[in-house]
Amino acid sequence: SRFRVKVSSLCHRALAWALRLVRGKVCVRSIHAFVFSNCTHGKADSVLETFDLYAGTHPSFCISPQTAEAVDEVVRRVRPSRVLELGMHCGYTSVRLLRLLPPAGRLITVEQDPLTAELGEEIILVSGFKHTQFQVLTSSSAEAIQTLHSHLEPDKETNLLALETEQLLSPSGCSVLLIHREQRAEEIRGVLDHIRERVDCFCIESELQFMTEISYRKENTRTDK
Ligand SMILES: C[S@@+](CC[C@H](N)C(=O)[O-])C[C@H]1O[C@@H](n2cnc3c(N)ncnc32)[C@H](O)[C@@H]1O
Repeated sequence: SRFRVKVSSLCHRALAWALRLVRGKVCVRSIHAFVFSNCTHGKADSVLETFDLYAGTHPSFCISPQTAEAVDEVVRRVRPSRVLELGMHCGYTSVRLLRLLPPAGRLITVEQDPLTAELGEEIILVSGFKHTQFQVLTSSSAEAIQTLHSHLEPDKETNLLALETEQLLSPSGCSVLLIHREQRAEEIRGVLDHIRERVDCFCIESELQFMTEISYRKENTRTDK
């Protein structure tokens, strides 16, 4: 009977794993609880390591190590002082970004699910960042973009194009990272097809499996690559 219990628990775990994989859904509460209780408070690197530890046993969670490294590489190269993140989830990428910003840098991160926004914000604070360095907006990206700048028509556009319409993409140049999951590949392809037609101002700098780096420049300074 001990054998039966073991087999049934194994089946249970296999089922939970398969479900997570199929649904791509991650329980925000359990990530938050794990990170909160296992990291060293005040240390961003420890928070990231704890996230990575969790990701090791929860394959559908969070961006891959390759994508994480690619994000770091872009931030180190572009050296932004202001970053807008659309879709914060538990704050993993927010913490990655914040630790690379200059002291006066600022992150605005948007999350539409109120519980996720609350828990993600707590993780950013636990990492040692202050509200002077970041702001969490609990709303949809479309609504957030409207509040970041005046009047955006409620719309059918992608967030990227809405950012352009709202003149939130700096005409002298800025970088956009599209980080996505497999399930959204179709949607991303549509956005990229559009981007490819806009050679006057958009340029795809690099494409990884789950991340695309796009640069934007409106002024007549773009030299074709
Ligand atoms: C794949 S996760 C983002 C991962 C996160 N950037 C990270 O690296 O840890 C997507 C998140 O975006 C949020 N989200 C999805 N659609 C949104 C929208 N239209 N506006 C704001 N947040 C959205 C979801 O609630 C979810 O928490």
